[in-house]
Amino acid sequence: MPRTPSGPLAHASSPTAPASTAAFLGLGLCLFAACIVGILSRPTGFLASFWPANALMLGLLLRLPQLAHWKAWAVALTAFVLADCLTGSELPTALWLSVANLCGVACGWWFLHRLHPALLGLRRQTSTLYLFAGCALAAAGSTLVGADTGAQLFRNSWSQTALMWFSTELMNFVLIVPLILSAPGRGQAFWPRIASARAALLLLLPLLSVIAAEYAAITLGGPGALAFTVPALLWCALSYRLFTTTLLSMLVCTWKVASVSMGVFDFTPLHLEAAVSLRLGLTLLSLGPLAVACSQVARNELMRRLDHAVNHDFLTSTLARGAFLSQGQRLLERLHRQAVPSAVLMLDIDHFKRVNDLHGHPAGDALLCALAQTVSQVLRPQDLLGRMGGEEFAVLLPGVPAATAQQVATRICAAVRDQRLALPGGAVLQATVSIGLVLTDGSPQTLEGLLHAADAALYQAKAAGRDRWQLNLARADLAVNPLA
Ligand SMILES: Nc1nc2c(ncn2[C@@H]2O[C@H](COP(=O)(O)OP(=O)(O)OP(=O)(O)O)[C@@H](O)[C@H]2O)c(=O)[nH]1
Repeated sequence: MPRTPSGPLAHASSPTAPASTAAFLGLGLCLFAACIVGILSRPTGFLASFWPANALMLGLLLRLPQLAHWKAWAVALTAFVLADCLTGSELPTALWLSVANLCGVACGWWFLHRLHPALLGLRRQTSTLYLFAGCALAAAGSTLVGADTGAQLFRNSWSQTALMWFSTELMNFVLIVPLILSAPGRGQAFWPRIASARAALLLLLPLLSVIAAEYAAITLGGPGALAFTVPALLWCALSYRLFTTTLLSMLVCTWKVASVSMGVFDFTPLHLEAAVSLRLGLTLLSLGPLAVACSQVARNELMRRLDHAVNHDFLTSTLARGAFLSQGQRLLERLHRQAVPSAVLMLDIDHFKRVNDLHGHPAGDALLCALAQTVSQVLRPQDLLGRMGGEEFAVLLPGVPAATAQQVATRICAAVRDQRLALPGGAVLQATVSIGLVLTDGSPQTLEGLLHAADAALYQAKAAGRDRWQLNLARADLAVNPLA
């Protein structure tokens, strides 16, 4: 690991603006605290059995790319050396160990930071494999640079020190980096919304099964008991968020390593190679639930995209005809049960054929998108907007009295009239829209019937000169203070 920022740090000067000085200082403080935790876990005469600082730094650099700057490496080196020196290490030793640690972080960062964001964000089925490769590279990088110092310091053979160093580092990276990568961001909820006590109990079951499996493992004992929690963790991976699964995996794995060394299990590794093997085995076992959790995330994302593709118009992203009809009908039935009034609008762009003929089909498509955007800006989140075909859109306004529905129709006409669409060739499009409006008083109606009535009113609006709305006269008794 070079002392000055070069190699991987050249990539750190990424297009994203570097973080503030306060952020680098915060990073330094976090790393210093993590080093102290690691040093406290260091048995006399040997390497630390838990060293979270390297994995913490790698995770933060990957999660917050604006931290990937030479300042971060300088701050980290200072924090690592300071923590070692303040706890009794000599400066040359502290420097060598710190450089070895940062060399491992640099190797992992070099490999992982160039992955596709979805792959790195654990949203692909193969994410676990790539993450494991990056963690193994990071562990190997720091082992190669640091094992010699460890061997000299603690008077163990190079191979024994390297094995211990590698297994500890791999465990730290594999358990901590996914935790940081999957941590909920700003505005994202930590816990799922729980609708009822029964739902809460169902949600607790996978967690309870982890505790039960751990109890069975301690009771039965033996080396095989170390894998008893795997099915329960797989259940957690299928039931919980990715972050919860990574957190549980980390806790279970850390507990197992600690419980073996505390003698909770009747299985005790007799020599260093057995201890290394145990640590590597536990680390690799935790990859199973992580892989399942990543597959769940990938599957859910795919389902969301599929659902969007099926239910939304590919051009304007408004509801597709079928989705508008089914969602609208369900909404109408609910409104009917509550005896709440509502309104249906049928919109049609005026002389749209001319736009296609004069400016071409792509300009027509752009106008359709712009219109959908303009109309949705006038609507409330609970209103439904769907494209019924061609240049025809429909709107369902739930829970609005007649006067409000007429105001909305007026606002849509004005917003479309005021909208200007600049075309790539320099021309500017201005469009108008005609609207047919039908009101319901909450009595039973089918959406198809209301759309038919709105369509009839739309024809009248077109015939009356366009750029206006027309109330369906069959239901005009419901209107108050018509504004047309
Ligand atoms: N660009 C584009 N054009 C479409 C799309 N779907 C339908 N159209 C065109 O929309 C035009 C509709 O024309 P008409 O039904 O004659 O209506 P209009 O010209 O708007 O006239 P009025 O409705 O009477 O004001 C046709 O030229 C269709 O080809 C689409 O997805 N993209």
